[in-house]
Amino acid sequence: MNKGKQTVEPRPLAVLGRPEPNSHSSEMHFSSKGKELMSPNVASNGKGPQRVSLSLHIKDLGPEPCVIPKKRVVDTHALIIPKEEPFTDDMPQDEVPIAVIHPDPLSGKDLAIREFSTGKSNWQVPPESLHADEIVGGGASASMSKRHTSCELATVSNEIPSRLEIASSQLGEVKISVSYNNSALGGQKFQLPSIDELRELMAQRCLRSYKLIDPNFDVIKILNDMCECISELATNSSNQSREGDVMPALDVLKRSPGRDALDAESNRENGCVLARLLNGSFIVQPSSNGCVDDVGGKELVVLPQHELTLNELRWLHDASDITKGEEKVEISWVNEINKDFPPPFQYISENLVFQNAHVSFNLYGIGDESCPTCFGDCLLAEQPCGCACRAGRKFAYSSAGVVEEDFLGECISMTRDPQQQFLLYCTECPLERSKKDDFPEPCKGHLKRKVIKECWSKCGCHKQCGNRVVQRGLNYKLQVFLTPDEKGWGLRTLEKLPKGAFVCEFVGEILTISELYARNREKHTCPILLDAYWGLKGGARDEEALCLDATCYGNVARFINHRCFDANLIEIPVEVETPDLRYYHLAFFTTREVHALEELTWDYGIDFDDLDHPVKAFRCRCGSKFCRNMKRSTRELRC
Ligand SMILES: C[S@@+](CC[C@H](N)C(=O)[O-])C[C@H]1O[C@@H](n2cnc3c(N)ncnc32)[C@H](O)[C@@H]1O
Repeated sequence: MNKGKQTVEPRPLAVLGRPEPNSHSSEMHFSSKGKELMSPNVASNGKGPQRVSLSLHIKDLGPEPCVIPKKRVVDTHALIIPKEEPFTDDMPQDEVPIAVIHPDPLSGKDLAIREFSTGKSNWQVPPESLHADEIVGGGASASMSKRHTSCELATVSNEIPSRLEIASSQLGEVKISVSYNNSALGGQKFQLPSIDELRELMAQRCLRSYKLIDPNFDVIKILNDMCECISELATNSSNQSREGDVMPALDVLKRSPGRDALDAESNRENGCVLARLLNGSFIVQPSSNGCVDDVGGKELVVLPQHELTLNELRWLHDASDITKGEEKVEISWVNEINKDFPPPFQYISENLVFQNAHVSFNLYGIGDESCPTCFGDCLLAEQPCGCACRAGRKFAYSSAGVVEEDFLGECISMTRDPQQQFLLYCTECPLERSKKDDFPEPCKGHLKRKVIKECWSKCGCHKQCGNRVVQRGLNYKLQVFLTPDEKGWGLRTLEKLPKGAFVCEFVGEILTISELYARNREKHTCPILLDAYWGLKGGARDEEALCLDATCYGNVARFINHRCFDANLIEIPVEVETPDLRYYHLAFFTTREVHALEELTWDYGIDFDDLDHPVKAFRCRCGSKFCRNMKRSTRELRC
């Protein structure tokens, strides 16, 4: 039976002139319900980035499904850690360590970092001929040992006073090592605090001393700032080209390989509090029993070299804002599960036209007829403006900036309730035509849509008019995160969202269905049909049958996972600059109030029973009690 479930089966063909994403084994087939989403993740093609000279030191990044494995970037410089473990094969035997800045020895009795010097060598690649012990400055020369191997940097002896060392790498990695002289304590037991204890005490002191009233005050931020200052000063003094590479990425490192490296260190009871910055992020790793007395004979060694792909480097760089400044708000990403990076793609905040997609419409439909009635804030006008008239004489938005309850309710029930689903059928469906040009199958139906018509540039109203919501872009604090339930990456909100709130638009490349089919199926992440009008007009010409593909170019919506039936987001077509529904924006609004840290989901409209479809589906892990995929547990899942 034709339930309007449609699928797209792209034929594998080469795509020219575009970045090739990763290949991926999982695919899905999609419904319809007027919304089509046809391919899953990004995957690898083996054509990765070229070598770069930048280096980063994160340990042991295993292969992961969403990131291009490609050529690896071999870093040539490494952080320095206190030596304890024996050397292994993966440790470079002729490592050139990064520069180490030696501060003046601390002569006082406390643990505080008093001062440090930004030596000229910081951030610079030391000459190959220089060995670790040659690079180390003389400030605390007593602590520096002979060179045992190329990986050993210095020996911390019992005689040395408390001191501070700062090591840095080309990418803005900074390690701060604070050694504590137990004799300064007069023999008192010295037990390093946990990071939380340290944070709290520091916060109390800062609040007391500086009378801070900013509710966002955070000690870690201060430490990050301090590290950024170090980087800035060091960069200015030695290597201008590193400027801008420093970015706060605390979350990213929570479970990063870099963190693992420090975890290893923490077991060494080396008497040091280690602070590490990776592109500005900061981690303090106390050891359990840190007295200099215990440190005798321990040596600072170079971490094993680590390789990162260019994409991984990019992700680290963009950790605090994956939008790269394209949106009004920053969107961070975080992986608290493993060492994977998000799949590679180019962030765009507005749809881009690909080749033949026909989106330059005749604008007579708006403008003269409707715009003169738009003035100031159209929502406040006594008579609805022309734009509202086009959308049924009523604005879809309330004065609070959210979708009106009635309007939202109708959209939700049209999507969720199969009884009320209203499908429109094309006499000749572009989708079926693209699948089989010779003998296209009958149209399987497209969901009739309720559409929002926003005022726009040709209207006489103010940019802040209440009937302009989607076009003003993202407003809420969102975060991309690796889901704990094997759905891959997902999107969550970091703040409470009211019901009917605009979250984001689905942004990607606008292309025709034929162009989509011409793309290699493996490359599809999440194409969505813009099929709202097809059934209304009996069909659409090839160049007018459009869809959005966010595989290579997309926005944050490409991370939104599917949830059967009771998803907290719903997609609504929004007309902004075009007068008909050949092309429109697809915007996500909340179906209910959403709590901070809740994952954002929408119902892709997948028909999990459509096993005839050749495109592989994914095993749904939405967790909804209405999950449509549950019946499939006994069947062969093709993912
Ligand atoms: C539009 S992408 C969403 C972002 C994706 N999770 C990622 O890591 O890039 C769609 C893909 O996410 C995964 N996915 C989405 N919803 C899912 C669900 N409910 N259960 C399992 N996997 C899901 C599937 O692999 C699907 O092909």
